[in-house]
Amino acid sequence: MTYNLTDLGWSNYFARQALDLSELTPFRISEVHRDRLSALGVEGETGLISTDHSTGDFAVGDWVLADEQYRITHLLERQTELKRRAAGTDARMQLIAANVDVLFITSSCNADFNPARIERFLALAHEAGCFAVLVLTKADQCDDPREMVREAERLAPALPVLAINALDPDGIGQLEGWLSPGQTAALVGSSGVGKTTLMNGLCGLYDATQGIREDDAKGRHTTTSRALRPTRNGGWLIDTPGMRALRLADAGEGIDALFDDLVTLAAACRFSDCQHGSEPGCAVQAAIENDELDPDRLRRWQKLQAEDRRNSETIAESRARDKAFGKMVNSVVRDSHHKKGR
Ligand SMILES: Nc1nc2c(ncn2[C@@H]2O[C@H](COP(=O)(O)OP(=O)(O)OP(=O)(O)O)[C@@H](O)[C@H]2O)c(=O)[nH]1
Ligand SMILES: [Zn+2]
Repeated sequence: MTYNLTDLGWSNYFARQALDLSELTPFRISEVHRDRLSALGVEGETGLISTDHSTGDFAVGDWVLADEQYRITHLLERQTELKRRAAGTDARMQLIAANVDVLFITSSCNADFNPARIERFLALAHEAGCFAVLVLTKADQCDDPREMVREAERLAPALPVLAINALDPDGIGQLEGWLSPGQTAALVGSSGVGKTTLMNGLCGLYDATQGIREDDAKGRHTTTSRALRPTRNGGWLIDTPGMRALRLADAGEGIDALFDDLVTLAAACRFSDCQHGSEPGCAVQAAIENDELDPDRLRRWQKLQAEDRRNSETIAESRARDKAFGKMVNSVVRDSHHKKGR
């Protein structure tokens, strides 16, 4: 299978970074394993070598430049970055996927429908820089999904909301409308909402679970595997184990953007540290009394802020470390490249 770079998601954003480096070849990372990287280039899939960095510094979806020996020399700046807080006491941010254009936030038209959870994913999409589309699955199992769609549309201005049957090709077609050729998507949502079903439909895979079992038998299926899969309409879908466990962390800006009406109201409170409880001169409480604000929305905002604050405090240090490291990456890769006499 051969591709042109545009098919793979290459754009001016990346081309600009590679302007003076025409002797190097661009590749898109398709799998990250503990000991090796796979990537897609114009000639198809290939293995790449990273001599100076652990494979953990790369994410599925990354664009890199490599020399004729398939050694990575540059990691190009990401357009979007999906991250999560690593499990355990080392509260580092863990990179889940890079250069995802569209995040399909998946929820189902039943008990799973939960505005707070959807808002959490919206904040995450905002923080990552991805365009968010809300997909409500199992519309076929619900008497009237329209009310739910209306409620969901109120969660963020201009949020596209699709209510579909994920098992129906017409439903998949609606998602494809938001995923143009060369664009990259990822699916997030709780267990059982239909992410695998959507992936199978989008990628034309009909027995994915069977595939995993075969891999298991040969010992090839490991929890560290990452994948960039082609979709039927020329787009890409990133499916990694980490995608399935995305949590909100360090998404203060994303939350503010999502709740900008509340941020504006809060700025009008008499006290700058107003908790919007029983303080005098609270503009938020005034809006609730005038039926201009849903008190549930205030509660969800405060809950998300508290959650983000808890997570962010513990990661502040490791993030500073990561930032310093990130700045170093390009220069170190370049230096070592020169040392090798190129
Ligand atoms: N009727 C109907 N069933 C659906 C729809 N979407 C998913 N399902 C079914 O719901 C079940 C769960 O779907 P999955 O695609 O496995 O859900 P998932 O989000 O991948 O779940 P995890 O792998 O646990 O994260 C399966 O039996 C699907 O066939 C839908 O739109 N309509
Ligand atoms: Zn207030």
